[in-house]
Amino acid sequence: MTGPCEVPLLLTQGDPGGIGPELTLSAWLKRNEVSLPPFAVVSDPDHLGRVAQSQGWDVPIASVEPAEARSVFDRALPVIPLKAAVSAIPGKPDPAYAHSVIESIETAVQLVRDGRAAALVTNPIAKHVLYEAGFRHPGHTEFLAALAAEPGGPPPHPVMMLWSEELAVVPVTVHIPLSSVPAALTPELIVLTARIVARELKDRFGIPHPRLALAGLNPHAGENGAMGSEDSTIIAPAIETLRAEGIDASGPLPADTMFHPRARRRYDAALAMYHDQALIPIKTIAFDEGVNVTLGLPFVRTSPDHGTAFDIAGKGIARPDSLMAALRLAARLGAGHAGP
Ligand SMILES: NC(=O)C1=CN([C@@H]2O[C@H](COP(=O)(O)OP(=O)(O)OC[C@H]3O[C@@H](n4cnc5c(N)ncnc54)[C@H](O)[C@@H]3O)[C@@H](O)[C@H]2O)C=CC1
Ligand SMILES: NCC(=O)COP(=O)(O)O
Repeated sequence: MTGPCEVPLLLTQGDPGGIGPELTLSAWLKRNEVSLPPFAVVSDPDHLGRVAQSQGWDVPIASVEPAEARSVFDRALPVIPLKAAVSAIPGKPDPAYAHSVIESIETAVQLVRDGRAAALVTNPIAKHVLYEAGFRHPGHTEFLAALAAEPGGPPPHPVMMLWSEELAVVPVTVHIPLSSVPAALTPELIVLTARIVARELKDRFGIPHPRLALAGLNPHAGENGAMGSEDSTIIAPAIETLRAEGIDASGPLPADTMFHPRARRRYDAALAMYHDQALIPIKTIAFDEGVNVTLGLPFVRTSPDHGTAFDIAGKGIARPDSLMAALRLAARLGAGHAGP
């Protein structure tokens, strides 16, 4: 009988000029100290070697096939090599490397889908750099959904959840301008999102009866319509539908009073109506431990909660805690995956 995670976790390269390379090296150096699950990274081994050297870190690097990664992990950082060489300069975003960012994600997804890796952990990408190179997805979340589509079929609806031991939050609308949020919010979108969250909290996180708290959109959840109508015309009907389906959904709650410690004990996940309504509380409470998880995919994907941090890349001060939390959560959610 095989145990959990018989195949490695796969880490993507992320933006090679951001903090992803040094976080990867740093996580490997701490693997024993904090008992990290075995992982391999899809990247350019020479680029990682140069970053390690620039930091004065002793990290042996081994180019491997996915099947070799677990046995190599104790003595070297296993790297599944990219086709093209990467010579990005830390702190310097460069669209010339967009193809390597995309190749790393595509390769890692394929390996996970083939059962040759247990789960996907993505290093941060800079969206604007990829857009300059013609990338047409808002971010990983939507790109991964497109990669998860069956041939000729529609992509699954991906749901972004930011998770920590203290708080889990889901933005119902994600990377759109604030001015577009009211038009994008519909009862159907809220219901679809909440169903996926309830199902995955149960199936993947082992919460038998998940409690969802839905935020209002407007101040004081609309103050009976005096401060906006979306709370009563869009969010409240969605909550009624969810309750009729047996989902434990409460709200619309005034967003300003639903994130303090006592309020957080009343739910397992908060559904927020837009990006910052969700991400400000979790990044305030748990910036170093927060993990971004994509729900609704046929495979497990986690990521650190932060971005590429070009301002500190190459300085050796980036904290690997959120990446390490993402590796641990991926192992937990992908446990039992025993390979092909
Ligand atoms: N999952 C992903 O791929 C994500 C990518 N991004 C991308 O990152 C780029 C930069 O975004 P920002 O808003 O500046 O956010 P950011 O998270 O990269 O940086 C915000 C601040 O936090 C600091 N910081 C971030 N991670 C840190 C770490 N591990 N240790 C110590 N300090 C850290 C940075 O130095 C900066 O001062 C954007 O292009 C965005 O698209 C942002 C969030 C997630
Ligand atoms: N603000 C969260 C974020 O940008 C993560 O996006 P994604 O790349 O995971 O879709």
